[in-house]
Amino acid sequence: MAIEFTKYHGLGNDFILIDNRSSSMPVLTPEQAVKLCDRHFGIGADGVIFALPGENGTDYTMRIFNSDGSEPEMCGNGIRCLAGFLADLEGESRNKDLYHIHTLAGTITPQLMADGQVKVDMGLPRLLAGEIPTTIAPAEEKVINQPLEVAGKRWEVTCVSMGNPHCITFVEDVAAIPLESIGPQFEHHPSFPQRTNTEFIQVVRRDYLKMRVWERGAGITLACGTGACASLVAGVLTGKCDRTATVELPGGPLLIEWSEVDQRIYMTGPAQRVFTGNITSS
Ligand SMILES: N[C@@H](CCC[C@H](N)C(=O)O)C(=O)O
Repeated sequence: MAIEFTKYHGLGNDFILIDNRSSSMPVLTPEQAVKLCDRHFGIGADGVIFALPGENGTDYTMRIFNSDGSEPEMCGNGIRCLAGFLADLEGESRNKDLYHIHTLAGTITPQLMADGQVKVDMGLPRLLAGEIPTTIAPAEEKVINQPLEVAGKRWEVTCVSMGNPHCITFVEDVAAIPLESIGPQFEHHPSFPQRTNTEFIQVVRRDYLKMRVWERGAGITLACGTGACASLVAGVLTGKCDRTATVELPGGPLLIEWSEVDQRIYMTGPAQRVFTGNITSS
């Protein structure tokens, strides 16, 4: 049996999108996803995203497997790609710009904008240690500028959940961070029982941050939407940036806003279709 897929990327964070609307179970296993994400022996991607029927009154459900086969709660770049994919699937029958998507992080609402960008209501950031989760502080406390020993060095970290866990550290120069060697040590640090995504942030201006990321389950990626949102929140909590800022990632910029009105995070960025193909064996 052949399974059709479409490859999308959001600022180089790339995904294999599968039309899974006729079943509430993903048509591929995590093991198959790992093979398809392989950049030498597969299609190559940071993850596989499934568009499933909506749950809890939503339009659709998103599920995603990282390239290591683990299942994260949310994916910011991925949900923009999903919105573009759904618009393509619906074609001329599409009658809305805004989708309510059920995810493991709750309902997330991406909106297709007239200029081709996708603006996403990413919901409320979660700040308590127990919600991240991390054992750096007691469960009911926030983790802001707390010391963490990684790779023989003391880092000051701030932790934020956007449904998935993020550990943020501010540095002088993101280019000088040896991401490949220290990224895994953050990801698997015993203080993060569900592992963590890790963002290194350089504050260029109060409204302009530079970011490099080591993603849980995917390693170095060119962009991470939830990571950019979590980093802006960390920047505000530590007094380093404004509530609206551009976050420059290796794959390009995202505009992030932490609304003073409803306290929700809004992320705006692109979603780009790359090609379509068929998986005949996996
Ligand atoms: N790249 C994504 C995040 C994907 C999930 C992450 N690797 C995790 O395990 O939490 C984004 O754009 O948010």
